Amino acid sequence: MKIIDGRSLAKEIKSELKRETQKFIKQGGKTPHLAAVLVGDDGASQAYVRNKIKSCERVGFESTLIKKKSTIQEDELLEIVDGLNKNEDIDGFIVQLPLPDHIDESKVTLAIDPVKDVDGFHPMNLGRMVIGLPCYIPATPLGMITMMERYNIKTEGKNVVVLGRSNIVGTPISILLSQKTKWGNATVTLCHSRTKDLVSEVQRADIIIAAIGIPRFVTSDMVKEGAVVIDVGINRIDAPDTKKGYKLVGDVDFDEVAAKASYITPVPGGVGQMTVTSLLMNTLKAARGEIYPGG
Ligand SMILES: Nc1nc(=O)c2c([nH]1)NC[C@@H]1CN(c3ccc(C(=O)N[C@@H](CCC(=O)O)C(=O)O)cc3)C=[N+]21
Repeated sequence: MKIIDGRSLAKEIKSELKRETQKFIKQGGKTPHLAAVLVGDDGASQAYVRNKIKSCERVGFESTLIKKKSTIQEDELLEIVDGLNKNEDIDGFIVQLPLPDHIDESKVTLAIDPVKDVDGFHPMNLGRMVIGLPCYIPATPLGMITMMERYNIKTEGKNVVVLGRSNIVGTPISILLSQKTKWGNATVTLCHSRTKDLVSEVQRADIIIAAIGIPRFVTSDMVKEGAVVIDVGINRIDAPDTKKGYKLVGDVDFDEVAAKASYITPVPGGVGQMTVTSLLMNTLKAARGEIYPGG
């Protein structure tokens, strides 16, 4: 069994990005600039956004954090989005999800200029992804693909089982892995709450992608000997004996599944780290005008 070390891979990719960024600036390019909008004071969202901003500094990007109270009205948030769309100094931006209940997330997502949508959540980018046009690939799926590429994990002809059908993880990763590309050509089964015999679906998998948001859902009896296990879940569970009072666990019962898997990603230090580097990759692409030349 091999642990996929997201932290060291992320470090490696960040130093590559730093070099590429310096080269781009030397050639007369502008310093890439990412903005993040954070609404409310959810602890997990704050931690993720903090990681994103800190990582920008590491690779030599500019970053702007816009923090708003959870009582912000939808129209005020839409005005912020509009301002970022028009701000020529900002190459890309994200509005951290989830948003408070009184704000329509899809309305906000649709308001983001696809050219600056480094999250890849806008239907323009998702649609372009589906038909194989240049686009921003959502950060978490891009992170998983990068991870598998760098660890030389082949997907061609493999049975992949994805658990969870969210717009930002399960659905896009299942499309990407089925495509006729160097990271695709897999046979993908997308499982969800209405799947009939989920356990036997997972048991057939050469590659398992767990993205359902249920702590330690995938247990060793569900895993075929030698399977590759990618854990997207980040769940905070109570741990009164720790300083923070909680600990992070994935959607996979790591200790028991690790014994059966050929490769497994830890939580933390796995996919989450790669999500951040993918966002930086997309931001550099935005600054270079690689996806939408001439924007
Ligand atoms: N508009 C938008 N874009 C996103 O990309 C987005 C989002 N909303 N909402 C929530 C999810 C989740 N997400 C993560 C980012 C970093 C870590 C990360 O850095 N994880 C660390 C641990 C973080 C910790 O200590 O809490 C790790 O796994 O090692 C995790 C998860 C981005 N998301």
